[in-house]
Amino acid sequence: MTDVCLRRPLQRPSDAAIALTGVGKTFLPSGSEVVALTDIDLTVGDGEFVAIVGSSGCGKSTLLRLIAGLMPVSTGRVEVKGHRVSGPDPGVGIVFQTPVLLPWRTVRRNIELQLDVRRLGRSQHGKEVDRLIALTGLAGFENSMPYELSGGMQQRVALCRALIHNPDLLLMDEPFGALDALTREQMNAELQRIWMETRKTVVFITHSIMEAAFLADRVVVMTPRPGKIREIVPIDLPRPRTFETFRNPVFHEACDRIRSLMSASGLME
Ligand SMILES: Nc1ncnc2c1ncn2[C@@H]1O[C@H](COP(=O)(O)OP(=O)(O)OP(=O)(O)O)[C@@H](O)[C@H]1O
Repeated sequence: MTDVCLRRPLQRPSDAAIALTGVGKTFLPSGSEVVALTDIDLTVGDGEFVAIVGSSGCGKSTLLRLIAGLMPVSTGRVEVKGHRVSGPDPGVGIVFQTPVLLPWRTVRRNIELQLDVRRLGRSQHGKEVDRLIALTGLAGFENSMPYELSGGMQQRVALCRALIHNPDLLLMDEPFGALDALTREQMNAELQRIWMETRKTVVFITHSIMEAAFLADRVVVMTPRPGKIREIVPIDLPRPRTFETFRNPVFHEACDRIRSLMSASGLME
């Protein structure tokens, strides 16, 4: 395979795909304050793949929801493509931890749900549905019902559904956490292939240090709650990353750095 280096210079906040400035989020469940995030400054370049790691409850999902416009910030500012986020943006695709498919719809109709919700014609996008189904290895299962699919296949359907409207930005919240190790590796390889083909901006949450280092251009390590950015680790490895990557000393150094940052934060006792 050819080594294609996709390293790019970091962009200024003004021309970044995502720019978070002084972002904080505080919840008030039953009157008591929970500070989930504080002082988050982060820019993500156009077409960049950024992974976020941190302990359970440090605010990763909250951060993703703020970027997606699914909830308002308590402090600071979130911008996507130079526009302040004030609600859900049609140019964003989201994949959650569980695939959340409609059990009465076939694979194809679950993917088309995104088109229905956005009032985009199914017939105009038929070829794109076919292309994504082929790209994610679901060919032959178009008419299967969700209960007939494995967990990995269901997550592939969710990935197709997040991509069908061709979003510029893909937000993924621990999408492969429930999969077995082998399926997870396959999904990582597929995601990398899709990303290299489409060059979407991706923000990817994971609990796996190796998954983060394998997929991302940069890995954001967060502190325990209230979540702050502890350090951003650049992953200076060529693409496509393959099984050989796991033997690369640069990969091991990056994983060690992320691990030591997490240990120093008391995340890995
Ligand atoms: N809607 C909400 N109402 C009240 N508190 C919330 C809400 N959403 C999140 N929290 C709190 O904010 C903190 C961060 O939660 P969040 O789900 O973002 O963490 P996380 O890092 O994604 O965790 P995990 O890795 O376990 O998924 C937690 O203490 C959680 O209880």
